[in-house]
Amino acid sequence: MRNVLQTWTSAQVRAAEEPLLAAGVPLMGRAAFALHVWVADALRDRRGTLTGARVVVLVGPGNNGGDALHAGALLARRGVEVHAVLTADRVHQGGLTALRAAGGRVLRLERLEDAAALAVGADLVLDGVLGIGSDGSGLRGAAGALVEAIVQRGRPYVVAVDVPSGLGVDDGRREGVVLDADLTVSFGTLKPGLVLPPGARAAGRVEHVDLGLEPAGAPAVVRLEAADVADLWPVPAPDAHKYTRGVVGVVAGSRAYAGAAVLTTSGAVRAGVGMVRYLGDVADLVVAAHPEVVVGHGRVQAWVFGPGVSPDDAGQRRRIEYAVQHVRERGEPAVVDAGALDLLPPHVGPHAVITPHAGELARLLGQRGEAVDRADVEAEPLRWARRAHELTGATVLLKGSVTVVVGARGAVYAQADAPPWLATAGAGDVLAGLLGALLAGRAQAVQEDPSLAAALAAAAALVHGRAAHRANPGGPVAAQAVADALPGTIAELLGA
Ligand SMILES: NC(=O)C1=CN([C@@H]2O[C@H](COP(=O)(O)OP(=O)(O)OC[C@H]3O[C@@H](n4cnc5c(N)ncnc54)[C@H](O)[C@@H]3O)[C@@H](O)[C@H]2O)[C@@H](O)CC1
Ligand SMILES: [K+]
Repeated sequence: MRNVLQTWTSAQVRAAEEPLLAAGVPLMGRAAFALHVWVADALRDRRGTLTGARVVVLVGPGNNGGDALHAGALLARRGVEVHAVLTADRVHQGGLTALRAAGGRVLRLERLEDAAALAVGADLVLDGVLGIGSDGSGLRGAAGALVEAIVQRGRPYVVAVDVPSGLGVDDGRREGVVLDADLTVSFGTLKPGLVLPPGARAAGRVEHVDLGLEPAGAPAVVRLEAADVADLWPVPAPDAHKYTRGVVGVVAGSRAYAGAAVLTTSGAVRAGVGMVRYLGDVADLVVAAHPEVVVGHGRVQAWVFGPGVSPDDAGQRRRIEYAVQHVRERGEPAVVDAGALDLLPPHVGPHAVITPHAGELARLLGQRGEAVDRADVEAEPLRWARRAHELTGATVLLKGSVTVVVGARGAVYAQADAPPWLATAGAGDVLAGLLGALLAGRAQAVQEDPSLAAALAAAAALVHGRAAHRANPGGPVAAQAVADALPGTIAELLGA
C-alpha cells in the first residue's frame, strides 16, 4: 500500500532514536528547528507578522520541554515575545539557557492565575509539558492545575510539541487533564495516540517532522489513506464473470426490521460484487429494491450475518447457525453484525469480521467473562477491541467516530473518514453489506493471509465514510443515500 499513515509506540521511537543519538545526531536541534517553523507559519497565518507576536511556552521536566524551549529561543530571535512557564522543578538546562540568551523571559509557576492569564492572552501557546515520557494518566500537579485554569478562562490557540500533553501516547487514552491542541507537530514518527480514539481529536491538525528514524518492527497502528484503496479493492479482471468476482450471501432483516435487509443488500450491490444472494423473510422487499439480488441458497464466497435479525427470530437464527458452520469448516469469510453477534461461536478465525459498536462489544466481552461496560470500551477502544480479538479469534471492527480494526498478525487500523452525520440508523447495515462484498471479492486472498481481513475492514470503513461525505457534503445523510453514493466514491478512489 502506498500512502498508509503509520504510527509507532514510544518504545519503538526511543529504540530508533538510540543509534542516532549515539552517533551524535542533533535530534533535538532538528526537532526544535522544524517546530519553530510550524509555529512561525501559524503566527503569520493568524496575525500577519511575527514581530511582536506573543508566545507562551509551557515547559515540563523533560526533553519535550527542551524541544519547546529551543523552539522558543529561535522564535525570540525572530522578534517574537516569548514567555516560558516552568511547570516542574526539573527543566532542560540547555533549552533554558538558549531561551534566556535569545531574550526570552522565564517564569516559575508560582501564581497560577497570573500564568493562566498570560497564556490565555497570548497569540499562541506552545505545549511542551509532556511528550513520549508521559505515563498517559493526564497532567498532574502544578501542570494539571495550570491547564485547568487556562481552559476555564477560554482556550488559546495551542500547538502541541510531539503530542498533546497528558494524552495516552500509545493508546489514545484520555484520562485526567489533557491540553487539547489546534496543531500537533510530531517528531520522528507519528504516535498511536494521535490517531486512536478517544484522544485523537485532542491533537487537532497533525504535522510530522522527519528526523531520519528507522523504527524496527511493524507499525503499531496504521490508517489507510484514499490512495490505498485501489491496492485492496477487488477490481474485476478483463475476463471476469460473476462467479469469479464473488458471491456474497446475506442473512439479514426480518418482518420487524425489513429495512435492514434492503440496506445491507444495497451496500453489497452498490459496492460491486458478482452476485448477492439473500436469505430471509423479506425477499419480496429486497428484490423490489434490488432486482439484481438472487433469493435462496447456493454457493457463496463470503457472508453477511445479522443486521435486523432479532434474538427471537428463529428462522434467521437457524440460517445463520447453519452458515456459520461453513465459515468455521470451509474458511468462508464473513461479516458478523448486530443480531448475529450473539450467535458467534466461542472461537472463529480472523476471516470472520465482527462489527460491533461500543455497547455491543461490551456485551460480547461480558458474555466471555470480562466485566466491562460501554463507557469502558469508549475510554479504551483499542484495548477492548484487542481483547475481543484474543478471545474470539475474529477480526474486530469497532465502530465509532474513529473506527478501530484489530486483526491477525498484530494488524491494527484506526479510520476517521466519516462525517458525524453518518451516525444514523441503517448506516451500519450498509457498511456490513459493503464489507461483505469486499470479502467475497477477495475471499481467496483472505484465506491465504487472514490479516487481509483487517485491511479490507479498514478499507470498508474508509469507503463508507467517504460515501457519506459524497452523498451530501456538509449535511445530513440517510443510510440509503450512503449506499447510493458507493459506486461514485469507489470509482473516484480507484482513480486516486
Ligand atoms: N529522545 C530524543 O532524542 C528526542 C526526544 N525528543 C523529545 O523528547 C520527548 C521525550 O522526552 P522525555 O523522555 O524527557 O519525556 P517527557 O518530556 O515526555 O516527560 C518527562 C517526564 O515527565 C514525567 N511524567 C510522566 N508522566 C507524567 C504525568 N502524567 N504527569 C506529570 N509528569 C509526568 C516523568 O518523570 C517523565 O520522565 C519527546 O516527546 C520529544 O518531544 C525530541 O527532542 C527528539 C529527540
Ligand atoms: K507536549
